[in-house]
Amino acid sequence: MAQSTANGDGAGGTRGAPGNRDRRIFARGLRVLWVAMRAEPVVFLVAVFGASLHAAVTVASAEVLGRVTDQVILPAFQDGRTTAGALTAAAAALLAVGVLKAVGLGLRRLYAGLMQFRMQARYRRKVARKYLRLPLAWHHRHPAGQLLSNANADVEAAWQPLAPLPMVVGSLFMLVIAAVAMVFTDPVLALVGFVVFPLLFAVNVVFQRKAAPVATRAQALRAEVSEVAHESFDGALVVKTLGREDTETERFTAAAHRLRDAQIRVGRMRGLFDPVMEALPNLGVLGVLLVGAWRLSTDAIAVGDLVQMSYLFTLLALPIRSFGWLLGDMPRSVVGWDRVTTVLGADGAMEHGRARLDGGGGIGVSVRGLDFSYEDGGAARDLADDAAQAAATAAAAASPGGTAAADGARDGDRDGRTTVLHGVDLDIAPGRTVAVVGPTGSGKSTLTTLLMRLVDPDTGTVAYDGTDVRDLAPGEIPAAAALVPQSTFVFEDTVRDNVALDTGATDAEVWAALRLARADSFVAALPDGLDTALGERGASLSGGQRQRLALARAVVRRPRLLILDDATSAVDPQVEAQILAGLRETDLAATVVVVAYRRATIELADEVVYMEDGTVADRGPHAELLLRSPGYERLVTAYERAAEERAAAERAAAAGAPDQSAEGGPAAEEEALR
Ligand SMILES: Nc1ncnc2c1ncn2[C@@H]1O[C@H](COP(=O)(O)OP(=O)(O)OP(=O)(O)O)[C@@H](O)[C@H]1O
Repeated sequence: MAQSTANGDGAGGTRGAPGNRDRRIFARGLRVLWVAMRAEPVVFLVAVFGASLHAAVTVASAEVLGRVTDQVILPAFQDGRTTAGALTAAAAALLAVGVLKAVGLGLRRLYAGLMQFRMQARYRRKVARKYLRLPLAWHHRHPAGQLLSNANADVEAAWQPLAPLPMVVGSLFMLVIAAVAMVFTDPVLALVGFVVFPLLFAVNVVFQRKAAPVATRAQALRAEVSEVAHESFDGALVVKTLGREDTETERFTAAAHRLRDAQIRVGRMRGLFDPVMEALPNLGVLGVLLVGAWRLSTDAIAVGDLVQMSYLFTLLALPIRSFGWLLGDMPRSVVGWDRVTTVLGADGAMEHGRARLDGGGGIGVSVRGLDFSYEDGGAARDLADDAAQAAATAAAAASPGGTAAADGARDGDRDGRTTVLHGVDLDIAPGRTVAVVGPTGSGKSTLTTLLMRLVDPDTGTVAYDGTDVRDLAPGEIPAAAALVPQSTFVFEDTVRDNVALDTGATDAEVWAALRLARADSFVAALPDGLDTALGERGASLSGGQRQRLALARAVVRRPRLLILDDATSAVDPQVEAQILAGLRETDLAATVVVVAYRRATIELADEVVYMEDGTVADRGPHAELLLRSPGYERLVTAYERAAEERAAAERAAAAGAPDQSAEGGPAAEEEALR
């Protein structure tokens, strides 16, 4: 179920007094910013130059306005005289100030954005590259939602402070020159500034401290809402079939209400804070005017000085707020950065050797003393699998002994891990076709991932042609072996690219693979043949068509070892048998390991490996196992009965009789067995 990613929940677990904690976060936030400054020094310096130019010209604009008041406007009012030269000079000065301010602002905004988005892109690439390098065992421990949030929300949060950073640097510069300008203009009026600006700053800090946790919570809740929505849409089939529409709607409503309340709290705080921040500089201006009027009456300052000072007050309010933006972004940035660096620093990448696989034809596989355990509380399962799991669980609960079978391979907890394969030994001669058969949860899929070296065993070895797979050079296994998993994935691309991927296979080779996978006729019937674009996850195809496409994708690589993990379950039994028979007849001569559930498929194999509770309970030709292994006999007979019942139900449905399968009879029984 959806879990709140709580993106950047405040201090991210930092303990201690609030003051210390804030200082620590600030120091760590600065270190994160330093990483970006080192990575993009030129872009950062241009942004800071723009910000400083804007800052200097802003202060200068107040000076220019003061002088224009004294030298052009006042004489015009007092004596009614003004010269064209003075007016032109005033206009030119104001124009120059305006243009320079615009240039500074443009440079600052452009380059701050450039820095922020470049850093985001760089770290998204790094994280995505790392994901692809990390082994499946690591992915088992990290749910997809978390990976998405690391690559997206966390990267964005980490670099969020880069947006206000140049402005903050420019504002610091502006404050210093403004303070100097004020003191030089009139030290007494400057005192008003020294009261008002620190006050503005303090209000800002107080607001950020109070608002940051509320805003962070709203951010986490936003992630929660999208996760709940994503889960409901993705699991639409489960939601509808189990009649969970109302429950899901309630779950979504509750999350949406939590988000609404958090947003309202943020809004309320802003509602209080914004007027205060608006009012303070204006009160400052009022103070300046009051004190200034007195200073004017004593001839201590000129009218221009007063105009300059009050203008400075209104100008400085916004830059001071930029400190608040930076401080407000820092806690989230630190948390985002921690999460991103945790991914980047994750180890567990598989070690490889240098050995190569020579020769052609099928690979001989030998497995010795294989033990494998999963970490408890591993990754959230794929929703498609969950759908099957939910149906199977419901059916298993209804069938005596079903639950026991489902938990077959599990071996109580051991150091937070559950052993699912124990001492598996297996020899598969080159070019042989072996069917792996066993009750649900007996470890068949796990075995296939070990055969492909998607994970490494706790103990024991898997060897290809006598070479331990851990000694093989990187890329050797994908070049020699192909796995077609239970749930197929279709890219949002053309049929050709979905099959060929990056193999550079010619159209003729793609067609040959499609023929072997019995996918050629449906592809030929598609509007644009190989060029037909397939929708997201191949939504425009049926389950069986998707599976055949995935099979063609494996076959086009001409693997020497082909592993099919229930890869043709959605394909018609006759077609499945044709595919397997075809695979045996081609010049591929591949070794084929097929996790099978149908008797017709099992019978096509040279040999059957029967698994129970994570071990190889028996192995041999199908006919022999039927005679000597009661568990095997029961399972295969049950498969057969379920298949027959389903065929009968289909025939009845075709003849217009009521659909029994709707009651969950044969279909549910088959699910229970699987
Ligand atoms: N990623 C995982 N994390 C934790 N446990 C897992 C994981 N994948 C599988 N398991 C557990 O390992 C055991 C063996 O699962 P596996 O999928 O290998 O069985 P199977 O024989 O292929 O089952 P099925 O026929 O239902 O596909 C099961 O108890 C399962 O719950």
